[in-house]
Amino acid sequence: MEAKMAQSLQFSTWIDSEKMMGRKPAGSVRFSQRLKKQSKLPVLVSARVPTTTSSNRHSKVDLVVSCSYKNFPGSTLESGSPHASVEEDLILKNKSEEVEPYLSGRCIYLVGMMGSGKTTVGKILSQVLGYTFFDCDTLIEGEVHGTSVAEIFKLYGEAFFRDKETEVLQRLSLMRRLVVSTGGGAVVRPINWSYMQKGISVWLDVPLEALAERIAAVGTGSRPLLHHETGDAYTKTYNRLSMLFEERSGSYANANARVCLENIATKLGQRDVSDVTPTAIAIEALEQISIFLKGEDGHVTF
Ligand SMILES: Nc1ncnc2c1ncn2[C@@H]1O[C@H](COP(=O)(O)OP(=O)(O)OP(=O)(O)O)[C@@H](O)[C@H]1O
Ligand SMILES: O=C(O)C1=C[C@@H](O)[C@@H](O)[C@H](O)C1
Repeated sequence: MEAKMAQSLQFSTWIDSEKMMGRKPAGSVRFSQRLKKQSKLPVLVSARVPTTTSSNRHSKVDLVVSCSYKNFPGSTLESGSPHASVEEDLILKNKSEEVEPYLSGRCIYLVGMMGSGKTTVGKILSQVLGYTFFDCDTLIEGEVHGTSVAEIFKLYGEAFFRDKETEVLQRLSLMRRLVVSTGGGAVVRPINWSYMQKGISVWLDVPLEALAERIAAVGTGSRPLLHHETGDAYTKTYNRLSMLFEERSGSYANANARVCLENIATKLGQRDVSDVTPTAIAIEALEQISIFLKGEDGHVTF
């Protein structure tokens, strides 16, 4: 009887793109025209090699290889989000190297409605900028002995949660080189802006339909402000989000930079904002930050 074992390998290497282009084996890696111009491509190769111990030494061995850019954030994407292309990863890396020196260590505060991707995009930005990522909701949960946001609302009420949120933002404002995912409602208290103004604030502006789809897909369990509507998951989420957005849109617009998903989709020729990858959003965030920095200090050139 055959005994099967699987051996996992992982190593980083350089691929010679010219040699790769020449061959067309089944399952070959395809490169875009832009990448074909680069002679060497840094990649992380992960392979799972099932090894078969049998008397037949020539039996077929399956090899599954996946490649992603070394130190690039593709592997940190949350499930459910569309994945970035290698080309997008390269653009992100170049853009971050261009913008990072002009940030002078200032923190980036991501603001936006719940589900707008502050955590997903924030992790990508922090990784590519070499910044530390913090999620305000998670910090508040830690302050209240690991109690979830939903439980904090239930046990102590929203005002208690909002006070904790302000305390957390005040503490973060004393630090440098952070990307902060703020809570969806952090923008309503003017005092919170006084802390966020120490850094650069970026509004992730996502159409309500896309937000409702994302949230309905994972459920509203962790989002207490969405608990009280009736109807199917999408409709009740959409209705409540619409009310909250009406109250808050003016506050989100206070941010230094706005990242509009509809604009990105138009730029990229995508019909549906759901096809815009978190990496493309991170690139646009850096672009909008650079526009803000240029406006702030007229002579900055990139
Ligand atoms: N660009 C995207 N396309 C599709 N889905 C996405 C995208 N960005 C994030 N998501 C998904 O949407 C959901 C919410 O994302 P995320 O947690 O990053 O948002 P958030 O703004 O931090 O939310 P909250 O403020 O409620 O914590 C997650 O399930 C995530 O995988
Ligand atoms: O939009 C909001 O008011 C909230 C968003 C979440 O991030 C949490 O901060 C909390 O559920 C409240």
